[in-house]
Order: sequence, then structure tokens, then C-alpha cells
Amino acid sequence: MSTERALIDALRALATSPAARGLADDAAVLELGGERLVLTLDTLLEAVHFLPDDPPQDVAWKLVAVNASDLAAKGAQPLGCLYSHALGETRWDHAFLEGLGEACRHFALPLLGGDTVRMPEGAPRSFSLTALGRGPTATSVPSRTMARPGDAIWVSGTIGDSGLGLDLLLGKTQAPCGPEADWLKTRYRRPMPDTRLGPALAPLVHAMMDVSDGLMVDLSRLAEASGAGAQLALERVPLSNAYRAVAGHDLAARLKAATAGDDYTLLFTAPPTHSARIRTIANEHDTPLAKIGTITPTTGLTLHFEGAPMPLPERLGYEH
Ligand SMILES: Nc1ncnc2c1ncn2[C@@H]1O[C@H](COP(=O)(O)OP(=O)(O)O)[C@@H](O)[C@H]1O
Ligand SMILES: Cc1ncc(C[n+]2csc(CCOP(=O)(O)OP(=O)(O)O)c2C)c(N)n1
Ligand SMILES: [Mg+2]
Repeated sequence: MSTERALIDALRALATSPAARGLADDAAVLELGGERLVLTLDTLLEAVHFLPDDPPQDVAWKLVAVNASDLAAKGAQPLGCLYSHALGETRWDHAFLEGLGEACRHFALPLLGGDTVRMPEGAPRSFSLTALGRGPTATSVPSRTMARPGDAIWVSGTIGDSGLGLDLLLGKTQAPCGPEADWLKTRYRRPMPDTRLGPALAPLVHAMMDVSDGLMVDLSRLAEASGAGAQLALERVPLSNAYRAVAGHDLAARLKAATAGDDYTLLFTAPPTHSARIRTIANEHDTPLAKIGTITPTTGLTLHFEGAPMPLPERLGYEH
């Protein structure tokens, strides 16, 4: 069976337009006169991206949120979206639309059109959404490829919450019922990308992407795309209080968080001289921004925990 990576490598031969950015980025960027149209498409598949008994409103929310997250990573202002719906039970579908309306308003992505199909009986539910945004014009549209040796590596928000929420929902991790467990499950079902942060950071960053497959795998992709390496300080991976309460904050908990995925936070690199300005943006947006490592001239991802080098885990994140 093909893997995602092998297929995208093969598709590169077809995607030769400069707007495709070598299929090495979160979104395409079409230059239109003086404007830049940023385009991204993500699909959610039942049992792969969401659970069959997740509330339909939350599935719709996640569909819009994951695409809004890709726009934010390109510093783009949301313009609108197109979405494809696989018909199911009427009540489920209507509840889904309720969530879709709510999410389109929240992420400022008005619905512009789409497509509707009926899947064969018993097929898993599947939804796709294309989001359109207006990219920055005064500065370049941040890509995954522009990290430079010596850059500081930053991540927004907290890492691992959604993955732990999924473990709780699947009964893979036990925790007493309570506000922490509920909050983590909500992080899985309703990701909350901070979409104002991306445009604010765009003028200061060298490279930027969102964390969807896992902090480690996404950082290794950003470094590889930039022809560089990355050194990650595991003790600096930002963990929420709820995450710490349920899974702790030791090395194992940090490795778990940094490989879980579904975070939809921003991963970016910037010259160390921009650190103070980046911290000001964090304060203005009331979002934590953590400096978690450094871009290195030698390729590959290297891990440290409290100063000591650590071997890479077998799995760096989620891969289709
Ligand atoms: N079927 C496809 N056809 C064309 N491009 C694709 C396809 N699947 C993935 N890509 C491209 O490959 C790159 C990586 O995809 P992906 O890992 O899904 O990015 P993201 O995590 O930002 O959604 C992106 O540029 C995306 O547009
Ligand atoms: C039921 C279920 N099992 C496992 C996961 C974990 N998971 C599935 S896909 C994925 C990565 C993100 O999905 P992908 O399609 O790769 O999004 P993209 O990187 O294209 O934005 C993760 C962490 C999940 N979200 N739901
Ligand atoms: Mg994708």
C-alpha cells in the first residue's frame, strides 16, 4: 500500500507551479497581481481523524479548525471556504451543519460553496474543506523551508493535550472524571488554533507551520525542508496543567506529548534577536509562546532532556 510520503513525493512531478511550493508547505500561495491567495485543503475521516460517536457539531468544528490552522501558519487572513459533505442520517447531518455554522463564524471563514455526495452503505463518514485566505504582502508568506542555522525554535500554546484527550476517550489512559479530563477531551474534539497569532508573527519568522502530526515529526519536516537540522529541548515542551495532572511531566510524559499530534498550534523559527518582540506578541495575544530549541547546520533531529542527549523514539508522530 502507498504511504502518504511516497505519494506526495510522486505528486511533486505534477505540481510544478511555483504556487504549489513544491508540495513542501501547509498551503499553496497564488500570486494575483499585488495580492496573495493562500489555499489549503484537509479531510476528516471517521475513525482516522474523529471517533464515530463524537458529537457531529464537534466534527464540523474540527474540520474548519484544522484548515484555519494551516491558514494561520501562513500568516493569512481568512477569506472563506468550500466544503464537501458525505450524506448520512438527517439528524446527524443537521447537527453537523449547526457546528459548521458556529465554526465558520468563529474562524471568519464564510461558506462559499462545496459539493455533496452519497457514499455507499456502511462507508465511514468523510468531509473535506478548502479554506482560502489572504496572505501577507508587505513580507513573504512564511514557508516550512526558510529556517536557518542559529534560529530559535518556538511553539505556541501547549502540546499533547488533544492526544491525551483521545487516549482518555479510548480508555487507553485512566483518569478520575473531573475538569482536567473533560478539558483534555474537548481539546481533542474542538481544537482551538489561535488564528490571529499567525498573521502577527509572520513578519518576524523565518519558517512557520502548524503542528498536526506531532511536534517531533513536524519539526523534523520543517528542518528537512529547510536543508537544516533541529535540536529540541524536551524539558521546554510546554505542557498544560491538565496534561500534567493526568500524565505528569517527566521524560516519558514529554515524549508522549511531543509525538501525539492533533495539536494545531504554531511551530516557527526566528533569529534570536527577535525574541523580545515575539514575547511581546505572546503577551498581546495572551497565548504562551515557548522557545524549545535551535536550528542546527547538521541535518536531522536531536533531542536533549535537561542538558543530556536522548535517543530519538521509534515513532516521531502520526503518519498515514
Ligand atoms: N493528494 C494530494 N494532491 C496534491 N497535493 C497534496 C496531496 N496530498 C498532500 N498534498 C500536499 O502535500 C503537502 C503536505 O501535505 P500535508 O502533510 O497534508 O500538509 P498539512 O499538514 O499542512 O495539511 C501539502 O503541500 C499538500 O498540499
Ligand atoms: C480516531 C482517531 N485516531 C487517531 C487520531 C490521531 N490522528 C489522526 S490523523 C492525525 C494527524 C493529522 O491528520 P492529517 O490528515 O495528517 O492532517 P494534516 O497533517 O494534513 O493537517 C492524528 C494525530 C485521531 N485524531 N482520531
Ligand atoms: Mg493535509
